[in-house]
Amino acid sequence: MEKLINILKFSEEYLKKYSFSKPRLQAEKVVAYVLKLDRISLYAYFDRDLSEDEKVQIKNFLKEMARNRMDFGKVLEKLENKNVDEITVEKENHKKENLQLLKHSVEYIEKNGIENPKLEAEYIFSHVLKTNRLTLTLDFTRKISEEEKKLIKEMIIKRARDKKPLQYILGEEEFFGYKFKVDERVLIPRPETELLVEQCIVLMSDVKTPFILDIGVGSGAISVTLGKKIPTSKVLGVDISDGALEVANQNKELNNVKNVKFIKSDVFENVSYKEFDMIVSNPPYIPEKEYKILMHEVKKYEPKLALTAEDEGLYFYKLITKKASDYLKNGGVLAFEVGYNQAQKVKNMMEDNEFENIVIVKDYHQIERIVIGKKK
Ligand SMILES: C[S@@+](CC[C@H](N)C(=O)[O-])C[C@H]1O[C@@H](n2cnc3c(N)ncnc32)[C@H](O)[C@@H]1O
Repeated sequence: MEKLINILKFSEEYLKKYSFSKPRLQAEKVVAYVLKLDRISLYAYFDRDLSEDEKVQIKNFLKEMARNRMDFGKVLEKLENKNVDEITVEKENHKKENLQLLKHSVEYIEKNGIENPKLEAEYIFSHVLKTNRLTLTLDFTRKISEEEKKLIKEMIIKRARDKKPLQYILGEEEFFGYKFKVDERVLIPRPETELLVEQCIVLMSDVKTPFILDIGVGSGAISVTLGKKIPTSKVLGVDISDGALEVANQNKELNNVKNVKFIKSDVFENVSYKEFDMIVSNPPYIPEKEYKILMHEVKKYEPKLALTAEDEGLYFYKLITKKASDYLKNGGVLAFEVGYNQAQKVKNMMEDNEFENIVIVKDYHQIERIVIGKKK
């Protein structure tokens, strides 16, 4: 895989070698043309990986320029069999048509009662067109193919009419700046959980080679992020769901982490190591009676196994708190994400089970969300 920035440099050098005037500008035009982007918006994509096919197209275009001693505009006219004026008019027409398509999509989403319809439509368009949401309309000067239109339409309908969460439609979510694949086998990682991970990173900053256990990995968001952010750590992630473990392993690959391992286990059942520096968990914590009144799109699409717990949502906290000491070193950390109104109860459980220095951290909505304690 080659990054866009490197291909751009290569193109500029190539054109310099053949004594083209303004080689940088011409290189930008070639790369933007092949990638169907606006030249100005190239700067938002410097990190983008180019496919083999895109690289070949760029190189062929450059060769054509060099062979004929023609600048970008002339080669484009030759390739498209149109003059510059015709190409400009065509681009303007594409832009008008695409803006119209976006407007109709926003209206359709809005009509179906989804919040932030413009943002949601922009995410879908930029995903399908492989552009950055912020430069989407700049890149509208290209034709949206029939195939792309069909895909956009299907996604807009799934979001607006079927109320499917956007993350499941796009198949991805960002967590702590990393990309995670998500589908209906795993919970969509939430921003609150980033707070939990932040705390874990700080707590492990003094430990040379932290051994960490993550219970209930789901997409692998916590494990993979800790593995990335603490490269000296060894992270073991467990989940009872085969589907979740598959997704977590995909995310391990996607984010290229080597110090994370996932195994199937009902909580501690298959965990044999007993010297962890930290146990972290965002377990299912929604009481059954609250589940019934959750938003339709959560109940319909997110896995119930990831959401609900018996004992008024406290089942996993009780179980983990009771057994955690057997799996932690002395002074080891137990860190939980908890549901609404559960923090004090979890704190009490930890106090009753050999934990001290218990701290509760609030989330962005001032809800007590994280409970952390140390094994005595
Ligand atoms: C709330 S989700 C958390 C997912 C992920 N850690 C996150 O924060 O986005 C809870 C996870 O616990 C898993 N789980 C449920 N029961 C379990 C059990 N008995 N043992 C291990 N994992 C379990 C579910 O499959 C789900 O993936």
